[in-house]
Amino acid sequence: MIPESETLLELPVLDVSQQLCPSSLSSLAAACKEWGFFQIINHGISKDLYNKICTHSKSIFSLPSETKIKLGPLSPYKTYTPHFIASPFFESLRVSGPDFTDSAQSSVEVLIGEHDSEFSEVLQEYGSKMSELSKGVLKLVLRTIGAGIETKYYNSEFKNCHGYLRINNYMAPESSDEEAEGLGMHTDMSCVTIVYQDEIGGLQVRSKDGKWMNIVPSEETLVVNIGDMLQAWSNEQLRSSEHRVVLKKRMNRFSLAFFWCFEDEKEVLAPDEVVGDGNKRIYGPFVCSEYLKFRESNEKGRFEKVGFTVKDFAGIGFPM
Ligand SMILES: O=C(O)CCC(=O)C(=O)O
Ligand SMILES: [Fe+2]
Repeated sequence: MIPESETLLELPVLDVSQQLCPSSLSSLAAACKEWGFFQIINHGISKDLYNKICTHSKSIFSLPSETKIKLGPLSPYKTYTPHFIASPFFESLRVSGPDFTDSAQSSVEVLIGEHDSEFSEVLQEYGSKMSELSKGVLKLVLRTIGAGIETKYYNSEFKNCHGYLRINNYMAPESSDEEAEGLGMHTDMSCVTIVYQDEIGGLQVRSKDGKWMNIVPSEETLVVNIGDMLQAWSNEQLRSSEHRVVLKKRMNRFSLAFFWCFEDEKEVLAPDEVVGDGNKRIYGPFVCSEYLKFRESNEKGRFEKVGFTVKDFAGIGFPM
């Protein structure tokens, strides 16, 4: 049984087509520190583009399981996560940048033996737009740490970031009388993640004192959440959000999560200036891919938080 959730959470909504005014910057800073979540509008992604991705993806997810498993965790491609890994209701397809066309095409070819050029084209358009959006959003988030942090560190630390898209398909729970968990509580391993959820809703964020709050879907709005890499790099001045997805009875759900990540070989270490004079350094240096392995080598670690956080991995004085 899923614990009760509060219905509403007032998160700042940033217009990313405008300059950020000081009051928006301070409400953004509070949200990044407190929740690791905020919302954006005027992001330049059209409804038409979502609809196309949605239609093509649904036809892929409707293929038989024996076909989809050709891209599964035991295949050389590993782009498809079947049901019963994250939850009985969840399956997903990964499309990686920077060549989203190539990534989409090779998956589709394995599945249906031919090209679906419209699918790869729309994914390339979505991937390129989301990459640009992620860079802009990341710069805004860095500005919340302090004046000059973005200008000083964006190029030296974040310019080799790369993105991938996870297309998430949630099957409606049929038998349970209550709501069911579609994706258990987790933190993302990214720097930032930008999520589109459909009108069904169900994305929830956990407060520091353990209460679950609904992120109510809104047509023009995308949700941004901060991932583990920024929590460690900022010495916890930014919070990696704990979130999950709750499904309503007999309601299918669809979402797109775009992860903007450090390059695998990147050594993550908060600069002294970011830690700040007199503050304790909370994380030791670690190589990004080592943390990904720590989470991924363990099936549970991929989607379950307990014992597999970045703090368990690299926190100073935390047992590994
Ligand atoms: O489906 C959603 O709304 C969120 C998905 C998510 O958190 C993830 O893919 O990491
Ligand atoms: Fe997530």
